[in-house]
Amino acid sequence: MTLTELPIVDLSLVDTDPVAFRHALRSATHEVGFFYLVGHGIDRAVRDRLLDTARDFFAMADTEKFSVEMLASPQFRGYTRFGGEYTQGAVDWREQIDLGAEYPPLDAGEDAPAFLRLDGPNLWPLQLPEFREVITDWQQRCSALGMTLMRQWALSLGSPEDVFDAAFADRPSTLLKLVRYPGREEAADRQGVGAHKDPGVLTLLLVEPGKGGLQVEYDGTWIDAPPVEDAFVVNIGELMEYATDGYLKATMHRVQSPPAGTERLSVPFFFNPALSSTMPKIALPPELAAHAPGVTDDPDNPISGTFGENMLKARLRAHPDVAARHHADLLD
Ligand SMILES: O=C(O)CCC(=O)C(=O)O
Ligand SMILES: [Fe+2]
Repeated sequence: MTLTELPIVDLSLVDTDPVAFRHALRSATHEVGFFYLVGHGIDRAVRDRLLDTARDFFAMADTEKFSVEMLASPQFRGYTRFGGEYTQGAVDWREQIDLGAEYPPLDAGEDAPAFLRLDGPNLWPLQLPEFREVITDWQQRCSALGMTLMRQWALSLGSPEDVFDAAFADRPSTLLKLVRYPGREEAADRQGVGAHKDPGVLTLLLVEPGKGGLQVEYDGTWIDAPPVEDAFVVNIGELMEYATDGYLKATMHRVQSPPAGTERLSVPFFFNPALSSTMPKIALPPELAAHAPGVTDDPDNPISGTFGENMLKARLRAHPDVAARHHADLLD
């Protein structure tokens, strides 16, 4: 099959034609692993407030951004300056702030798994009085949307609607990034963020209107995935592939830097279960199981069913300076 653009899935169909909706959702994530989600009910004013907040953050002086720098956070929260982040060993050309769910650390004693170190506080830029409220509001909206999609996937795969609920019920590990990709000369290396699969379950990506650069791998080629008005770009991560024995696909994607003199903002929201939860393995009906190839076996990147293990591994790789400062004991 050739594909020139990502499929579009309309969430408003859930109420009017749920069978058609679930079919569209399942086939988009079985075939491609990526789709545009429209009909999600989050209006433009809310979206624009978030993008304005992102612009305000990146417009702050470097010294102000450095006051919330991730290097100060063992939990990998906060601001990463250009050149601080790596994908597949190569440097990404973007600046960003990571804001996660905030829970008090669990006191699990001496045998606590290392991934519990990811629990803890964000670094909030206090210079922007509305920042925290705007971000928290977006996190809540995206979490609700994420849970709706998880239940629809469950049904579409022949499972009870609540099969994923327990993993997300207590301390779900949501993570939101505000990201800015600066423009670069055509001749320069174009890695905004290098090719990767998302390590978790589900990603809801908002891209600044009109800004291209996202590319999604399909059948060995890169497909451009420019933003569609009023749509999220949605993709599944490695844990959803794991849960479905490969029936749903975690797909490689990357962002190419925008042209010189421009910039591109995006806000990926990663919807993930509790750190210590294990994603349930779905018992697929035979007609679907026949098309489940098994989980992609990459010896450099083994998938664990426990979310926290995947997440910690991904964080240590992406942020070697934070890893070296706070987690040297975990590095080999
Ligand atoms: O900025 C984007 O459009 C995508 C970013 C992305 O894939 C990621 O942060 O995992
Ligand atoms: Fe990604």
